[in-house]
Parts: sequence; structure tokens; C-alpha cells
Amino acid sequence: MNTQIRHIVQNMPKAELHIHIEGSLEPELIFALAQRNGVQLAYPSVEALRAAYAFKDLQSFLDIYYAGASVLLKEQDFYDMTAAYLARAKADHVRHAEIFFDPQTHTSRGVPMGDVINGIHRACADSDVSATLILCFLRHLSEDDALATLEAALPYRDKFIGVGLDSSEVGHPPEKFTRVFARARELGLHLVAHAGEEGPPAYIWSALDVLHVERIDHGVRCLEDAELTRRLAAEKMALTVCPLSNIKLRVFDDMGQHNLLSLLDAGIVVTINSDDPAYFGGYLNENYLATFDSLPLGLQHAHELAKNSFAASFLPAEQKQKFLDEVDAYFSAFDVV
Ligand SMILES: Nc1ncnc2[nH]cnc12
Ligand SMILES: [Zn+2]
Repeated sequence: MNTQIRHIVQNMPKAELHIHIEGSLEPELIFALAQRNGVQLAYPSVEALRAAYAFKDLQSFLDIYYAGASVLLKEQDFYDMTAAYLARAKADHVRHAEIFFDPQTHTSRGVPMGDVINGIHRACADSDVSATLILCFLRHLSEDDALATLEAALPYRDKFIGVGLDSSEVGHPPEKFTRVFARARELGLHLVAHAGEEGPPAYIWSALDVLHVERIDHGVRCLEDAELTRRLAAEKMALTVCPLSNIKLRVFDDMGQHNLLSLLDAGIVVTINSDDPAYFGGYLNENYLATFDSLPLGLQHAHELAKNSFAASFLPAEQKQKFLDEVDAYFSAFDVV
């Protein structure tokens, strides 16, 4: 990638639609919060903890990810974590972020739901990056647990815009959560789900047809099913792809093997996201740069990806159009519109 494209990609306005806020906890902040809260960590130092970030698959990551989140106890901890992420997002020219949080990871440790949601939301309100919250259900737990979590979050309904589905995918198909997604839909919440990261295309089909999601998180295995690929393109069903995550969790062997360009060529609305930036070696711009460095992507693709990131967001139409116009104005300076 030449330096001009590099500069353009880094500075273009963009949205981030797939970021787990607990996945932005840097080792330094984990240690600082552990000290503040008197939590004993299994690692002697920041370096030792960071050295443990060598993953062989999703589960090996999740085991460390949940351990890292154990330092989050107070409302202020959730605020500090979110404020740190939003500062990094702003530096990457993120104009809007839709942020996942995993309440069950915290309520199961006795942290009040209100402290989780209010801490994250307060940091979003204090940031000049537009940010909204998506409550994720942990799919390795039961649907009853998800239903109870949704009910416990309802007093804070004005502070989150949607629900998602994350954690261990294989063996926990979307249809396991039919009732809780139907309940969330009744409540007017947006619906998304991780599907087709490690799970098969069948999981993407049921996220669409059983859960009725409006976006697919990851979804990179869709290309194994030509009919599904055609459907995603025809319906403009966006994928929130996380390139560095897919390499670190061995979904692809290296970035040169990533199928992001094939997804774009199939006409799918692809977005680039960081997933768990503190664990996967990069925030949003590093994900763009790593992808553009390894795949034959050019300015047209940068323009398309930036527009997709806002088009696939849950922003109100007027705000969405304002950001789309901002992207076009930005690229008009480079004869790419
Ligand atoms: N990439 C991922 N897949 C599933 N669950 C997650 N939780 C945090 N990151 C995740
Ligand atoms: Zn994810």
C-alpha cells in the first residue's frame, strides 16, 4: 500500500460496529484496576499478561478475556475502560461506534447491572465520538440466563439500542436464543449476532431466519455457501468483519488469505472492525492498514468500506446521511466519488 493510500485510510471518517468494550482493556489498565480493586491476577506483570495473548482458537482467547474482565467491579471502572477506548477511537477518526458489552460476565460476579451500563454509558456521553451500546448475551450460557439478563437491563432500556450474541459459537447455534431475541424485537431493540466466525454457514442462515438479525457479526464463512452469499448481497445484509481478530484466532492463517476482498467482490456490504483491540494487536486503523497492506485494495475500496461502516449502522437516517456526505466530501478531494 502506498503512503498516500495509507494516509487517506487512516484519516478518513469511519464508524466501528463490532467492538467488545471488555476487549479494549489493555494489560496496563487491567493491572491498574486490579490494584485499585485489590484483585489478585494470575500474571506477575503486564509483560507476562501480554505474552499470554497467543491464541489457537476462539475459546483459548475467551478464557483469558473473561479473566481480564474480572478486575471490573465499580461503575468508575467501566467508565475508565470505555473512556480509554473512545480516546483511541477518536484518534483513528472514528465518528461513530456501536459498542458491545457482556453484562453476564459482570453480574455473575455480583456487579450490579446499573454499574455496568451506567459506567459505560456515562463515558459515551462524555465523549465527542458518537457512541451507542449493544447488550450481548453469552451463548455458552442458557437462554433462560439471557432472558433474565434482558429483564434485569430493562430499567436501563434508554441506555442501549440493541442486543447481540457472542462468546463460544460452535455448539451454541443462534436458534438456542429464539425466545430472547423475539422478546428483544418486541421491545424495539436492534438485533445482531456473531455467526460464521468459527460456526458454519447454517448458523448465519438461522441468525437471519430464526433470530431476524439486522447485521451479521463476522460472517466470513458465508462464502462456503453460494446461495447464502447471494442472499447477503441481495439483501444488503452487512457483515462486521474483524480482520486482525480472524488472524489471531486462526480463522485465516495469515492476512493474505483473508477473504475480505472476495466478500466485497461478491457484492456484500463489508465493514472493517477491531473486535477486541487490546487482545488482537490493533484498534480500528491498524485493522484497515493490516488489510490494505496484505490485499490488493485501493482507494475505491477505502471509500466503499468507509461508507459501508455508516450505512450499516443503526444511526437515525438524518445523522447517517450527514456522515455519508462527510465521507463523500472527504474522498472528493482524491477524485474518488
Ligand atoms: N470474536 C469474538 N467472538 C465471539 N465472542 C466474543 N467475545 C469477544 N470477542 C468475541
Ligand atoms: Zn466479536
